[in-house]
Amino acid sequence: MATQPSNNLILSAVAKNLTVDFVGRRVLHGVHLELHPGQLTVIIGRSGSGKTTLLRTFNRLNEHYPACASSGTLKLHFQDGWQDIYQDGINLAELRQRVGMVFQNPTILPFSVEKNISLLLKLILNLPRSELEGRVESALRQVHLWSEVKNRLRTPAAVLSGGQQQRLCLARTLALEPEFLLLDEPTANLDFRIAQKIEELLLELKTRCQIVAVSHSLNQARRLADQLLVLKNGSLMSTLSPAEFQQPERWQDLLTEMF
Ligand SMILES: Nc1ncnc2c1ncn2[C@@H]1O[C@H](COP(=O)(O)OP(=O)(O)OP(=O)(O)O)[C@@H](O)[C@H]1O
Repeated sequence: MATQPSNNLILSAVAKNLTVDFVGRRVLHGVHLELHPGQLTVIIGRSGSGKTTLLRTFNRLNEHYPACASSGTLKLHFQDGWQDIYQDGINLAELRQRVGMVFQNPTILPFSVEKNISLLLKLILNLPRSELEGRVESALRQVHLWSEVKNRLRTPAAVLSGGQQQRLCLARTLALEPEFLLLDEPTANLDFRIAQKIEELLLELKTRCQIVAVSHSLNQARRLADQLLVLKNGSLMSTLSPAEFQQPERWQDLLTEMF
């Protein structure tokens, strides 16, 4: 799946002129951006500004919707080299395994807690039965869910609470060991204590996979981001480093511009 490696080794993703239309209406306007290895990027902006749409460009999920048209280029640096993910002939199933996504609303499968994770490990990674149990436990421990579900692994996942389902979805994605991780409001359904633990997990994970997260919490964005992308009406208004967005006056300007 890899193309020729780029000379630019300090980047892990480069987007040029990314544009997305839904039913003839432009919702993302020519976005240019760069991601850097080991840096967690957070996208912020008003509701409807195009945050989720931008996130979905990284695994070409917008095209899943009817009457969606995307253009521009997006090159991602995978372990085996650079890949222009909008070129023809890309294997989308493989792309979406390497670029994992956790959605704003939990998308559990109609199976048990355990099978929500093990099924994909079997189907996608072709893991033998002997490895499944350990992988399931490890993924559930990472997201601090193991102690809550270890005695009901065979229970339908649908009976878990919203916050537990959210962590199960994250565990399922992490179990597949993605190289890029897209998170849409990763802590929206979680109580403060668990949200804090998930934030700690993300800070640890960012050295192992490239994370891009959407957040509605400006405080969370300030805590997590190594790079902040500010969207307004589908355009990338600012790309800020911590040195910029941690300054109180710059932050105030930003809030005024955004809202
Ligand atoms: N599948 C789709 N079909 C048609 N329009 C869509 C689709 N997905 C998004 N849009 C439109 O694109 C625009 C941006 O939506 P998007 O979900 O990316 O915004 P957002 O910033 O993530 O919003 P929120 O913060 O409310 O989740 C909206 O006007 C939305 O109605």
